[in-house]
Formats: sequence, C-alpha cells, structure tokens
Amino acid sequence: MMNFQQLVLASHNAGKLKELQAMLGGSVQLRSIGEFSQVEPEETGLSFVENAILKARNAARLSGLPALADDSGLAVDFLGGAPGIYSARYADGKGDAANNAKLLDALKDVPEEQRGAQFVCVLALVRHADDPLPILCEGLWHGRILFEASGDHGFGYDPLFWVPERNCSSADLAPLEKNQLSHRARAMALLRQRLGLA
Ligand SMILES: O=c1nc[nH]c2c1ncn2[C@H]1C[C@H](O)[C@@H](COP(=O)(O)OP(=O)(O)OP(=O)(O)O)O1
Ligand SMILES: [Mg+2]
Repeated sequence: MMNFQQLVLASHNAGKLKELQAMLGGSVQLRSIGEFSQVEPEETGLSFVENAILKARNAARLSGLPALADDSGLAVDFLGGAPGIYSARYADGKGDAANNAKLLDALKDVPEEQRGAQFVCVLALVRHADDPLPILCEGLWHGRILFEASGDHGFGYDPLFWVPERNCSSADLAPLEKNQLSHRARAMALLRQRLGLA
C-alpha cells in the first residue's frame, strides 16, 4: 500500500478543498493545484469518471505529485439527469448564482413530488500522470430541489438541495454535518477504506 502523505487536489473549487481536507484529517495534506497552475483543464469526458480521471492526470502532470480529483454534480430526475456532468457550466459559466436561478426557473411549475434529485461525486486518485489503474470511488446523495434558496453554508447548489434526513437544505447544515452525509463524504469514506485510512 502506497503511503499518500501529500496529495495534490486537482480542483479549483475552494469549497471542495475545504470539505475534502476536513474529511481526510491530518494524516494526508491536500495541496491545491492552484499552487502549480491557474489553468483549468477542459472537462471533455462524457461521464463523471472520465472527467475525474482527466483532471487527476492533468494535476499529477503539473505537480509531479499523486493527485486526487473530484468530479461532481447534480442530477435532477425531472430533467432526465441534467445538469449532471454539466452542473458547473449549466448557466454557461456565469457561476453558482446563475446556475441556481436557471435551475429554479426550469422547475418552476414542477410539483414537490417530482423534484427528486441526487448529488453525485466521483473521486479519482492517480499515483502519477500515466497511472494505468486509477482508484475510483463514488458517492450519491438523494434529495429534492427546493422552490427557493435556503442557507448560507456550503457552495454551488447547496441552498436548493433539500436533505430529507435532516429536513433542511444542505446549505442549512453545519459543515461538519454535511461532511458526514454528502455524496462527497460517501465517496471519501470508500477512498479512505481503499487507502487503509479508515
Ligand atoms: O457538495 C456540493 N454542494 C453543492 N453543489 C455541488 C456540490 N458538489 C458539486 N456541486 C456542484 C458545483 C458545480 O456546479 C458542480 C461541480 O462541477 P465540477 O466540474 O466537478 O467542479 P468545479 O468546476 O466547481 O471545480 P473543479 O472541476 O476544478 O474541481 O456541481
Ligand atoms: Mg469543473
């Protein structure tokens, strides 16, 4: 078993870095890919898995370190799984607020029982840029899309995601609580097992 004391996180999303570092604890130091490059790779894959691997390889190449990538998104039942892998680009790169406004508009006439959705997270870890056997772990989080935003924590679509097991939005959850329940938490629990950190 390889010992990953330092990993580069192949993400330019500060929210992900915070959550993933909190989940990993002190045993692994996550360094941001921002230390090495500000250029974001184009996410050309057709799946979360492909995009996670592509981002991890790119970060390993740029940093010379083993790399962890997170490709995630929101799959809305009524929209046939959209925005899915296009979640970050849903409102053409105009950011989280525009993404959320577009989603609320797309669902404005959809009743509560048809507003089911899941957050998806795929984590990919490569030992080096050409690693032929990336470690892959996925996590899902089932919930519903609210009719209006609620909460100040988290990032992205959190204010619109109703968490049935807590009866509030994921942005209403304290960070510690989100990090025990989320799609990312589930994927990370599997990764920790794979790495012998559990
Ligand atoms: O826990 C979450 N709470 C709320 N929203 C979330 C979450 N997890 C993913 N999301 C949303 C944000 C973004 O719209 C998309 C991820 O897109 P994704 O390409 O994986 O990440 P990103 O572009 O923000 O950063 P990067 O690619 O550099 O890792 O799904
Ligand atoms: Mg991205």
